[in-house]
Amino acid sequence: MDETLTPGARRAMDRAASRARSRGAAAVEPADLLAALLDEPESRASELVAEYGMAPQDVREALGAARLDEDAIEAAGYGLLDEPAVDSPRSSAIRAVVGEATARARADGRKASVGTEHLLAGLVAEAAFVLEPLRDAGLDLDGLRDALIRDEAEVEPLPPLEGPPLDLSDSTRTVDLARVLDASANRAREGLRVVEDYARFVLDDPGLTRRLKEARHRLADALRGFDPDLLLAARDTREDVGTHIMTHSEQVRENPRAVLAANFKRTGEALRSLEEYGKLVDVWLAGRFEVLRYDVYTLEKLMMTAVHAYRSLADCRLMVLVGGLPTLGDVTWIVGEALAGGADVIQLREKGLPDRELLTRAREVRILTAQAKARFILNDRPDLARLSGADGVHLGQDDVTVRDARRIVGPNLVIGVSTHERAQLDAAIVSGAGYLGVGPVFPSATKDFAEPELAGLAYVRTVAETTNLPWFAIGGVDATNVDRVLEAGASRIAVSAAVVKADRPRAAAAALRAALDAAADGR
Ligand SMILES: Cc1ncc(COP(=O)(O)OP(=O)(O)O)c(N)n1
Ligand SMILES: Cc1ncsc1CCOP(=O)(O)O
Ligand SMILES: [Mg+2]
Repeated sequence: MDETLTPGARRAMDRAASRARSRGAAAVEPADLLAALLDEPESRASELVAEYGMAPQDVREALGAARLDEDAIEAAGYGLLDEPAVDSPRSSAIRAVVGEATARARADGRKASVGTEHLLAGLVAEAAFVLEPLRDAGLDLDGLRDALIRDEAEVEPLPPLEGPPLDLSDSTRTVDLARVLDASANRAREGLRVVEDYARFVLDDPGLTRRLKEARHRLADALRGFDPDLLLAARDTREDVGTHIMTHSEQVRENPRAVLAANFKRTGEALRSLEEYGKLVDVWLAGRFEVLRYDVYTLEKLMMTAVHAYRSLADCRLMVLVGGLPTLGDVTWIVGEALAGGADVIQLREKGLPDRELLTRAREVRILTAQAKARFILNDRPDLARLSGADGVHLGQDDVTVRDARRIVGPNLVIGVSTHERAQLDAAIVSGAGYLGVGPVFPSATKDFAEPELAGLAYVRTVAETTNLPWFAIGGVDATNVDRVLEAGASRIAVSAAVVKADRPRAAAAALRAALDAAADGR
């Protein structure tokens, strides 16, 4: 890593790495950094958070993060200061946070090093979800955001560029450069707007829309590094030879997805152009377009995953989990009943079967679901999901990661991820999950949870406000409580006992299906 950290920021990064290691995580995550930043009450980040309504000790309580027990961590073999965090693996989210912090430090004085306030600004800009729990506990998050990340309209223009590169009176070559930059800036702005419209109006997804809007604002911020008057003066659209050249592929778009793909491509290309030609103006400024380009690639992946997931699960509402049954015949019967009652996804969840037997059952369920035009998800096992021709695989927080599962299942299978809290939700979305398990909502007869592990209806409401990726409320859902789950914002449920252990599974599935359909009709 090449960012220059102030001593306070370095200590925070080190503590974040220690926190990540002590909880057994493979990489440092934004939540580690937030807790680490606020471990030191005299840091600028802590002062800022205090200014906006929260004392550091209240923050720790709200985050559920104890003060870092440095002795315990060292005793466990994770030296705090002898293993600097800069060498620790960082998640893509934390890299984005540090990238943003670096850009902000530079914006403050270009050569200034990254301080704790910049890291906090990076978190607010790139991983605001980790601060959300603090809002309920009294933090004026919007005020803090405004203070750290000034709004597009309020951002002061960067100081005028030194030297002559964009002085139009200087030479025709600089006019040409300004024309390139102006055209690329417009392309990037327009491309981002088109993809934002897709997230907003086609996917109806608040989380993706917010991320794209933030990217658009960061683009506007970076473009202030060029003098807008110079770019405008250089614009000569009528004489632009390129405006008359239109290829067939530019004129034809097969469907909205093709519009999306083309505009992501266009945005990436325009950012590359800004970056390359920007180097002739200011290397640091060029770096900001590079960071943005990587962000856009990530967003493209998230959007395309979401589009794929919507397509494969859009109409699915009732997932029934089957498993733990004595014979293949029992599985065949219960799956048939669930499908006849209106289940449109069957998840095979077997915990103790030998692999060969599990694969046989998975193949049987694949055939039955295909006949009923329903989806088939296999729990826990990407390898057998692929071999059985399943539509997807479901992974919990302790199962293999989405990234590793994707290596096994290839590009087409949907990967679902269990989430029990907001941080897991955000991480699952960023990891490329195609759908989400949301729960446990109520105590379950199928899987044991201690009372504090229940995510409850409050979490269902949070998810409903956050994402439009397909998600299934799960855990103890049955005919007696399904209406409360639907009122909390769910439109899909995953159940086991309510169907599998019912006296009349088909009727039980049909009753749940009717409740889901009625709620969908009423929306
Ligand atoms: C739709 C759905 N949501 C959550 C789960 C639970 O997955 P996991 O946490 O991995 O637990 P097990 O099911 O493996 O015991 C699920 N299976 N499906
Ligand atoms: C696997 C799992 N994960 C969270 S709750 C649950 C069990 C769902 O079954 P039931 O509907 O019987 O509670
Ligand atoms: Mg699992």
